[in-house]
Amino acid sequence: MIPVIDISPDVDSPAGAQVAAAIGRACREIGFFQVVGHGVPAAVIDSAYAAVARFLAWPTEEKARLEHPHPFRGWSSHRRVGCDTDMQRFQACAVPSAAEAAALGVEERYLDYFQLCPWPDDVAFQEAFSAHFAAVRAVGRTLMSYFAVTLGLPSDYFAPALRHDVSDMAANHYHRADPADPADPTDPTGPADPIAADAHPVEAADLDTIDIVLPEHADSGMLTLLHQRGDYDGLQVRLLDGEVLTVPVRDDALVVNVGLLMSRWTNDQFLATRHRVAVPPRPGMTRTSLTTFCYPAVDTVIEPLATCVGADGPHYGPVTPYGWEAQYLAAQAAQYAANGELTPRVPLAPRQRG
Ligand SMILES: O=C(O)CCC(=O)C(=O)O
Ligand SMILES: [Fe+2]
Repeated sequence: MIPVIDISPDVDSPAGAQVAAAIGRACREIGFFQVVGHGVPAAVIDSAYAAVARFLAWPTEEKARLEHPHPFRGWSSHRRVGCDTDMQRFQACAVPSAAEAAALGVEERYLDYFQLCPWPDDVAFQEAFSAHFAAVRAVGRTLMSYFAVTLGLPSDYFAPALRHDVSDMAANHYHRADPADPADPTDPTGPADPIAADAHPVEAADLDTIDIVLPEHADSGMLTLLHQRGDYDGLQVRLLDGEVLTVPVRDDALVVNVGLLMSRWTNDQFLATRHRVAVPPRPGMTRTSLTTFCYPAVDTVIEPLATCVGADGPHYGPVTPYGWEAQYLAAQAAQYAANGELTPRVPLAPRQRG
């Protein structure tokens, strides 16, 4: 079972200490949990879903104007070979341009991290998306204070690193085509990914993952907070013993998972558990997730915390989000290419950094 934890107590209260202990157990044993009592108003969440639905209904050519060479920015559409389910994604960063980063005092040598985020020409979309993003990032900061406590640190330990966070937010939308429905906007035989289809014939796909639309992966950042809605429970978590758990949809909850940067920071005490999204069980079904990937400031030096290093020493050297992004993207692109898993319309082409 994925635990459900009420985070409404103050982190520095006696009840908060119990919450920190429960979060610590979940991070060390599963790497996934759900939080309730998070304080994000339902109206903020509803407005973000409404804005995303409005945007998804745009003609493909209009959305395609928001494609971006960076895989974590703008709009993209993916379909795995042999799979009748599409995934569309729109993603933006908390610091949306190099100019804004410079204004925050980010050093010149890090500015190429900040690629311009293309936004739909819909002010209400940007407002609703950004309001949800800001509210969930605040929950992320609260969770980091619980993380600090369970790691034996003062609750505000991570606060300086979170002041100019470079978190991302993605809206992910999964839709299974319904060939029997003439009004279905998806053509399952359409040319969404002709290049990848040539490069990775369906026989190359891992049969175990044929019903998976988003392949198994660990997230890159510190922690991910996800709200999910839809016709089916699509998010699946791969435990270390191989067992797969489904994360039930709960409208009052945010799903939380540990990312690889936090796993490094805790010297592998916290598990960056792999997860994936299943194809809807029936044609015509959809699912949407609003997913916030929390990162610290771009120049934060992340190395195993002294409280987490045991007799075997640190498992990792220092890394910044700046250097880490290129490493993560290269590894992910290699995984997807080797397995013929994801068929990105925009090539995954990380910039090389020294
Ligand atoms: O949409 C989901 O439920 C999961 C998305 C996800 O794992 C990701 O975007 O990293
Ligand atoms: Fe993920």
